[in-house]
Amino acid sequence: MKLRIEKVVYGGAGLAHPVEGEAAGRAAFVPYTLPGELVETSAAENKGGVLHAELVQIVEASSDRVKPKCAHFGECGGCHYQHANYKAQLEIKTEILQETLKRAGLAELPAIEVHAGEPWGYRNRIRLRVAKVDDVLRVGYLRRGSNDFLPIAMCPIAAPILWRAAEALLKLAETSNAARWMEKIAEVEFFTTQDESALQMSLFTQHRVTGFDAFCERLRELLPELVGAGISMLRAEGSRRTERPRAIAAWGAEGLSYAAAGEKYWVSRGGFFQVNRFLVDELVRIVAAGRRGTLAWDLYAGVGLFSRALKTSFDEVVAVEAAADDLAKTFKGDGRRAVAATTAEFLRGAVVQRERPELVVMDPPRAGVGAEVCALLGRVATKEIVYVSCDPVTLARDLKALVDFGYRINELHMVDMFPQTFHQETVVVLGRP
Ligand SMILES: C[S@@+](CC[C@H](N)C(=O)[O-])C[C@H]1O[C@@H](n2cnc3c(N)ncnc32)[C@H](O)[C@@H]1O
Repeated sequence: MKLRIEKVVYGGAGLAHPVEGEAAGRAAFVPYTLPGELVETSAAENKGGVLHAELVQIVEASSDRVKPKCAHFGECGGCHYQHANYKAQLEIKTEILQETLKRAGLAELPAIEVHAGEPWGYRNRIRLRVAKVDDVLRVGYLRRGSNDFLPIAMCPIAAPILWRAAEALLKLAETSNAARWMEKIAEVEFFTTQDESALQMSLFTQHRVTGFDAFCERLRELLPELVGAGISMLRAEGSRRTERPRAIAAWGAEGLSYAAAGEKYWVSRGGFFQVNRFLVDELVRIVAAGRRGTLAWDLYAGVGLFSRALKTSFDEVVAVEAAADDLAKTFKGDGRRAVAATTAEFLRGAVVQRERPELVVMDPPRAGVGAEVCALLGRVATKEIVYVSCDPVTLARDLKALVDFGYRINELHMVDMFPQTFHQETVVVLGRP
């Protein structure tokens, strides 16, 4: 099938409408294509009324097309845009954001400000599968669109130390006296600081482990930045995703002290921290700079990334987090309150108490904040909301609800926390007219 690509949609594929044959007029999606390109594709597969085709040949290439940097691009499920130059990636994401908001019924939007950093080597965390291929232990990701193991030899979006760590782990496993259980590791996660000076490792297995301390000491000889490691039982298939994996052994420090935005954050092993080591400071600046007052709420606070920055200019900051172990240890003292609760639980109470902050910051997971939280924020009627989102679709749904409750969109920022992938971070500033 020959197709002219009209635009790229959220998820990373190009969209086209075949002009002839049975498929004429239907929407067809083709990964790894760019706007304006004429491409030859495989026969399209019909999934739920939508056509999905694979790129076979580029007949007319976009001037934005570049050679992908990674040897695994196309096979690996992690990256979607390495075939586009970085400027084009930013344009695609900005257009997707604009269109998603408009489609949700949001009109008269302000111009989108774009914030970008280094497009390579930016990830401070990677999680790899571990498996034997031809009797050799390898690390890898999932093959695109499947659950199959794809062994990899590089990951250029990861901070260099993370890949060096993966190689050191495999090297240790190769030595004749390496721990037997090492061969049965299913997954490994590495997390590093902004400057790559310290590293944490989390291993996941379904088997018994002995001699973990000695193993980690030997790994540290190859990898001096390693400050701590843990090993947990991998969740059994079918168990609830919310269950935390059970720790079975640990060595060294329990977390990392991560320097960002002029502060130091304690991130325990496996805990959440923003993944782009080059853009955290910019994100904090967009959210907190120039805002001041008596009371601010930081909802979905994590380790308190925004709470700490807000504390420099607000008399009181309330940080609300469902998994608040790290936050409770570090966000305390005069004018700082860490609340271990879901955002909805906290807001229900605050509405009854008639609490009214001047600023609400909220940075929910991909699912967004949802209808109840929007309705409660409608009742709180705060002067300003800063909404940080990693999913434009749920963001658009929530923004429409907030606008219907009387808020107005004053600023839109696209912060490219995930270059080479279709993922995008948005910061929206809302106010009341
Ligand atoms: C995207 S992270 C943001 C963390 C933080 N703002 C930061 O930048 O580091 C979302 C956080 O929301 C927390 N969370 C998830 N569901 C929640 C809920 N219903 N109420 C409160 N916090 C929740 C998660 O534990 C996670 O720490």
